[in-house]
Amino acid sequence: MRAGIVGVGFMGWIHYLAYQRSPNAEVVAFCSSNPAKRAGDWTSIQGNFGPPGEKIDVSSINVYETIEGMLTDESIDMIDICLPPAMHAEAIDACVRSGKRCLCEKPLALDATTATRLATDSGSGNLAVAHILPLMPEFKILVDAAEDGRYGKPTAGRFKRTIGPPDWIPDFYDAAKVGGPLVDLHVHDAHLIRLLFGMPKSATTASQRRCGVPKFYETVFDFGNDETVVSAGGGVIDSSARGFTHGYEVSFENATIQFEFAGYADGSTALIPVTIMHNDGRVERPEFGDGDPVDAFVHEINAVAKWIDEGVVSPFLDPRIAADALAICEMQMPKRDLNTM
Ligand SMILES: NC(=O)C1=CN([C@@H]2O[C@H](COP(=O)(O)OP(=O)(O)OC[C@H]3O[C@@H](n4cnc5c(N)ncnc54)[C@H](OP(=O)(O)O)[C@@H]3O)[C@@H](O)[C@H]2O)C=CC1
Ligand SMILES: O=C1CO[C@H](CO)[C@@H](O)[C@@H]1O
Repeated sequence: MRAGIVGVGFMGWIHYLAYQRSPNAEVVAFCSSNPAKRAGDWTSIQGNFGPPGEKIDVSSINVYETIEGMLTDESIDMIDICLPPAMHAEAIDACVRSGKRCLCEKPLALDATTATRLATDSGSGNLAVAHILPLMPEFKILVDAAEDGRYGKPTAGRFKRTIGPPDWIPDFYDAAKVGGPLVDLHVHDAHLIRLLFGMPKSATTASQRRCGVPKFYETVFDFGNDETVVSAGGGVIDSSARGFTHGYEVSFENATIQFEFAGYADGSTALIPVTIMHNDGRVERPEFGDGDPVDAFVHEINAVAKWIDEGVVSPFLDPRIAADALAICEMQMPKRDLNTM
């Protein structure tokens, strides 16, 4: 698969590294509004995982200043949109109009209505959304187990995803630009919950807000039956000592799986490795390699290459599921203010 990257920022760089490592894909073009990046100097890129940006060899890559040039570039099979969320819809629409298939970073859009429109207007098999959790080994085990039934049906889940102040993301709490922690951060768990348990009927959420959007929240979902018990919490805490935490405890009929990772500002980490507690009392801890975060993106790019070759989008890349994830975020309107900031 020959890809063209739009937007050389943190995710553009991580995707670029994944293409380098994938046997099934290559970057043949990119567009950047930044002249230094167009000349191959990607050292200004900042992110919160993976290696720092480097100087890259652009001599065999078609380089553009805007997406327009890429839309008519016959050497590109698929355009990989790594722009900020508020720019996703326009870029996808441009790809669709030009008949170019595209992959879009999460969240598909800033609201579920726009996301649903994009999923519909793009037609079958032309748009995929890069939701990474189902490709991360620590989360993939849940998706695989739900699919093959190895532990029975998933019945309950508790999900957690919290960051320190995201000062590196401009306009983070602006609903028209990034959408705040629900749309930017919780959307990962919302997508996973949708894949594992289906679509909740409603949600009950307590939240603190900032700029009118939930900043820190706890939610219980209602799936319309007494068997499925799912909750999720997270958002932003005020301590910059926290880098990032995510984790879960998910029960299936015959086993419960637990995982939690935390990274702190001083570079230290804490981990509860994936632990399978079988109902018969056995404890199992599968090995998942060295935990290089770029590996999951290599799996993602391989799945995208398979889609381009075979024309079928996997459920975890499906834009309709990505739109449902945004609808799940929107269900979580606060019922009462704990602290209006
Ligand atoms: N899957 C995951 O784990 C993660 C996903 N994401 C998602 O990836 C997407 C991109 O985020 P991220 O890479 O962190 O963002 P960055 O700000 O690092 O990169 C976005 C890039 O878009 C380009 N751009 C073009 N126009 C603008 C504009 N007006 N304002 C800002 N940037 C512009 C810039 O590239 P250039 O200079 O080349 O023009 C910029 O570097 C988001 O949707 C985010 O939610 C983010 C982090 C992790
Ligand atoms: O997973 C992630 C880590 O946190 C970032 C800031 O909220 C998100 O943008 C990103 O998707």
